Amino acid sequence: MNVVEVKKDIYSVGAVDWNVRSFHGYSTNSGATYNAYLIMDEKITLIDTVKAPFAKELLDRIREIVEPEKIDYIISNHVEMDHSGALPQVVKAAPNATVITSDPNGMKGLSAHYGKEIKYQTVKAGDTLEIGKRTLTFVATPMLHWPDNMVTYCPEDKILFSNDAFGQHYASNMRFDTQVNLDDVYREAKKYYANILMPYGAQARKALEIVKGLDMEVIAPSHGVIWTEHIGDILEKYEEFAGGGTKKKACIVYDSMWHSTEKMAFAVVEGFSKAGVGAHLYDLKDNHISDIMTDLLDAEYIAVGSPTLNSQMMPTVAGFLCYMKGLAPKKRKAIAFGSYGWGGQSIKQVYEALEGMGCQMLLDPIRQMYIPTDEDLKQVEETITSIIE
Ligand SMILES: Cc1cc2nc3c(=O)[nH]c(=O)nc-3n(C[C@H](O)[C@H](O)[C@H](O)COP(=O)(O)O)c2cc1C
Repeated sequence: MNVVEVKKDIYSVGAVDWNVRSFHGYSTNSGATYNAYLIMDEKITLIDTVKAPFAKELLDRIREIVEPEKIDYIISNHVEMDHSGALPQVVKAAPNATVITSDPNGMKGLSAHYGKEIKYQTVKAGDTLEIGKRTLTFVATPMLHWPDNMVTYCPEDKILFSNDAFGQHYASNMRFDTQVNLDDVYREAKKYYANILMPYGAQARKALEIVKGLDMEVIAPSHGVIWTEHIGDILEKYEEFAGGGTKKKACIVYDSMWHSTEKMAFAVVEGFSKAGVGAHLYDLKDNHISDIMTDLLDAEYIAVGSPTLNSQMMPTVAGFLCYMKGLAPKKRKAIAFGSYGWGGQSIKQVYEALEGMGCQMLLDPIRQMYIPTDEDLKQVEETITSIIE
């Protein structure tokens, strides 16, 4: 990533992680960036750092502008290591710097990660920091997505350093929304929301109200591209994501050892098709759970199928349901199905897992002993079509 001037005397100095394909288990097929911003004012201020392995890159980029030892403040908007991992190395290179973090959770988090010896200063919502021509204001965004989260606003430049909010795991040598394929970026922004922020819709809606009240020419997130000309569009998308509304579409998710449950999954898709409802089929052997959740973010229906394996559902299905439960999508209409040999416990387990996360179960579990005949499959198809309103 080149050093790029975002606004006069404000530079993007972060790093591109082109090859990362798993970000704590979330599949990052488009890579990622860890954005950090340097403000050259009377008090030189760095906003966030990068993942630890990119510390040298960050410091080298800072050196293109100023010697790191001249940095006065390092603002840590979020404790998580993709933004703070380089902190120990940056603090070493900038021994006079004070690390600004939220009170109390930023302080708790940073000191647990990096010790208490660093020079910290805590801030609360609404606190300001004079750095010369600019006065930075801190806006608390707790649980978006950790308790410590905050964002930093600079009214003089009308720039919001939004940390994880409005970010996307999207590697690019271009820094601005005007320079990239926006469809790709919006897809990654949706994936980011679905997999990181979905459980915190209420907090996201509250934060959006505050953010919308700010006069903004630039939103500079800590991942992906910087929003300039499409601020209205990304805010609108976030309203949609956080609103929790669904579209008439279905996600059919399954695993299968010998294809019987798979045949049922295809019949479920046909049932939705005949009812005029779009459906996507996801074999858990071939699809990543983080991609499925992106589709499920705004899907009205979910159907989950598993054969019985040693009295259990398939581990892949259990993994998906565990992940889905954590992300807590609200009020999906759900169906459980699967093939079995003798006990058939898996289908009830899937049903109970979906019901347990608040799904509206549309049907009793659809159970198939061993291999479904054409007649059985037709029956599944017709049953699905008949229950779609
Ligand atoms: C290793 C193994 C263990 C199984 N354990 C059970 C079981 O505990 N209870 C049961 O009802 N069926 C059990 N079955 C039977 C399968 O559930 C049955 O073959 C089913 O039709 C497989 O569906 P699939 O083709 O979608 O994989 C087992 C099958 C295998 C291969």
